This record gives sequence, structure tokens and C-alpha cells, in this order.
Amino acid sequence: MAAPGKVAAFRLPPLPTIGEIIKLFRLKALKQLSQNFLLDLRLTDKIVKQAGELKNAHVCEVGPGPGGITRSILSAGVEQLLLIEKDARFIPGLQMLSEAAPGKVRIVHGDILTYKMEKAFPKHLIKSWEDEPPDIHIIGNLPFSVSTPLIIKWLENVSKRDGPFFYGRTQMTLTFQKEVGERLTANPGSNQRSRLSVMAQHLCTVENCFVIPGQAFVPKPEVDVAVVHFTPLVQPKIQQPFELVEKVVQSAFQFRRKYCFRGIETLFPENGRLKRTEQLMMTANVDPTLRPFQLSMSQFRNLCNAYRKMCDEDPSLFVFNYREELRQKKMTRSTDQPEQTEEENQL
Ligand SMILES: C[S@@+](CC[C@H](N)C(=O)[O-])C[C@H]1O[C@@H](n2cnc3c(N)ncnc32)[C@H](O)[C@@H]1O
Repeated sequence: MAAPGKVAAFRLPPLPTIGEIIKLFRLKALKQLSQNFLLDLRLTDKIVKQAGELKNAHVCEVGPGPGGITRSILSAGVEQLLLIEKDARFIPGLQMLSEAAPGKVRIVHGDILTYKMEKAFPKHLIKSWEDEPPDIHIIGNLPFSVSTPLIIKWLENVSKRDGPFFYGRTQMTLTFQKEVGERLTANPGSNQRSRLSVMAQHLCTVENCFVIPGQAFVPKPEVDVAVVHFTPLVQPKIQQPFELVEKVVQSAFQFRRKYCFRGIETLFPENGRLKRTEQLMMTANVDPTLRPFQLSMSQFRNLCNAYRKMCDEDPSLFVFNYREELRQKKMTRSTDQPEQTEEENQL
């Protein structure tokens, strides 16, 4: 569990409230960009505490908006704060905060999905992977349409030790739709267990810290919000390339309610599919009648290791794409078939 840090290690000079900043700079939340703001500084303090000890840390806040979480991060006594905000309307308000904490804040008007995190922090902060996490934290309350693709991208970065993880096992405290938070932390057998649970938990310690009710935001979103903390593991639970693990896990969950072999089958071309699926399940020692959400992490590890062995023996296997096979079959079927008569069409 992340050791909750202290806040209020640095006192900002008196500033307009976040509500006043919103009025002053006319920062109307844009519904089409899913903007929902946190104005209650006790709540933003609570989010920031989940990141752990931030005194003298280097922090990157993604999507600061009007700056509620930003204030709590500055109050925690950080050394440097990098803000990455896509919407230009927020920049003047963030500049006002930056002036209140001289020399501490760097503002980037940019998109976190394309921003190069390898250059975001000073090189002297780099820690070896096996060491304690570096004194670098990522914190953010982003729109859900951004936070979910972003965590998938960052999990791939964890696996490759690049992006924000070029500096070591950088910790992240991020918000998600409550249901996504539940999936990220779901255990085997749980209804919420999904592809996201396996991908996140094989690479990180994932902690669902607390839920913020929708009504705490302005304007109020349709859903509640989960605050989730990630610490990359020294040793991933599945030691195979990200793309391979993703392919096996995605295939397994393809038919969520069916026996897991139904999804696993889709790893193989039609010719020899059954035989190869049986071979994989036997080598991995996994009961083919388990449902995908019942599979443990070690069963996923065995499946990935056995699939890797088969791919090493037949390199054409990894590039096989089940959907492409289906598409091709559909196309051949439609070109092979004689044109239907009107009467047949009506049947
Ligand atoms: C849900 S609002 C939250 C604002 C603020 N963090 C808060 O809690 O009140 C999301 C913020 O992320 C910004 N944002 C959205 N997509 C982004 C992206 N791809 N890169 C950087 N910022 C983004 C929005 O402009 C907005 O300021």
C-alpha cells in the first residue's frame, strides 16, 4: 500500500479560490471534452496524499485544468511540478499558480498521449529498476476517455522500461471511472476480472484507494470516480514481451462467459486449431473448462510461456490474426456464392 504522504509542507500565498479562478478566466467546463472539476481542496489533498511522501519530489500532473489538485501538490512541498494541459484556456490560471510558487512550476501546453516523458525530469533522478522507486510521481484527474488508453500505453511503457519508467519504477496516482477502477484491481473469480486486471496486475501493484462520488465534481459526471495508485513491480508476474501477453490475455477474454479454451483457440489458424489449443492447454496445465475470469495469474503465466514456446517453434504463429482470418473467409464466401434470386433473398 502507498504510504499516505503529508500535505501542507509548503504554504502558498493567499490566492483566489478555484471557483473564483474559473469565473475570472471564464473556464466553463466543456462537456464534449468531459471536463469535470474538483473545487474542494480537502478532496484534492486526499488524492495527493495517496501518492505518498512528496516533499522534495518531482511531480508531473496531467490535465491540471483550473488547478485544484495542482495546489495540493504544491502544498505538499514538492521540488518541481510539471503541468501538462491540453486546453489553452487553463494556461493563464496555471501561470498565476506558478507565480505563487516561484521556480517550482513548469507548464507545458500539450497532449499527454503524445508528450515524450523520457525527457521530462532531470537525469540525476534515475534509479535502477531493482532499487526503490525514484522520487518522481505522476498524478492526474483526466477525462475517462483519456485515462483508460493512457494507462494501457503506460503499462506497455512499464514493461519496456521507457516513457515515464525510463527513470525507474515511477509511481502513478490516477482517477478512473469507478467501474474501471474495480476492473484494474479485480481478483480472479470476481465479476470485474478482465483483460485490464491481468495486464495491470502482472506489471504493477495496483491499489484502489477510494471512491469520489460524482456530486463532488463540477459539473457532476454521470458516474463515480476511483482514485487508483500504481507501483511498477520489480519482477513482472509474466516474463514475456508486452505484445505477447496482451495477445494471449485478449484472446482468453474474447468470450468472457464461455470456457477459456474458446478464446484461446483464436490464437491459432483454422488448420490444426483444435490440436494446437489442446497442446497449449496441456503444456500450460490449465483446465480448458475454466472461464477466463477464473484463471489465476500463474495460469496466465503458464499460458503465455507455452504460447511463446510454440511461437519460437513456428514464427508465423505470432502474426496470425483471427479477425483477419474471419474477414478473409467472409470475403471468399461472398465472392464464391452465386447471386441470390429475389425469392431466396426474402427467406
Ligand atoms: C476532468 S478535467 C480535471 C481537471 C482538474 N485536474 C480537476 O481535477 O479539477 C480533465 C483535464 O484534463 C485536460 N486534458 C484532457 N485531455 C488531455 C490530454 N490528452 N493531455 C493533457 N490534458 C488533457 C482537460 O483539458 C482538463 O483540464
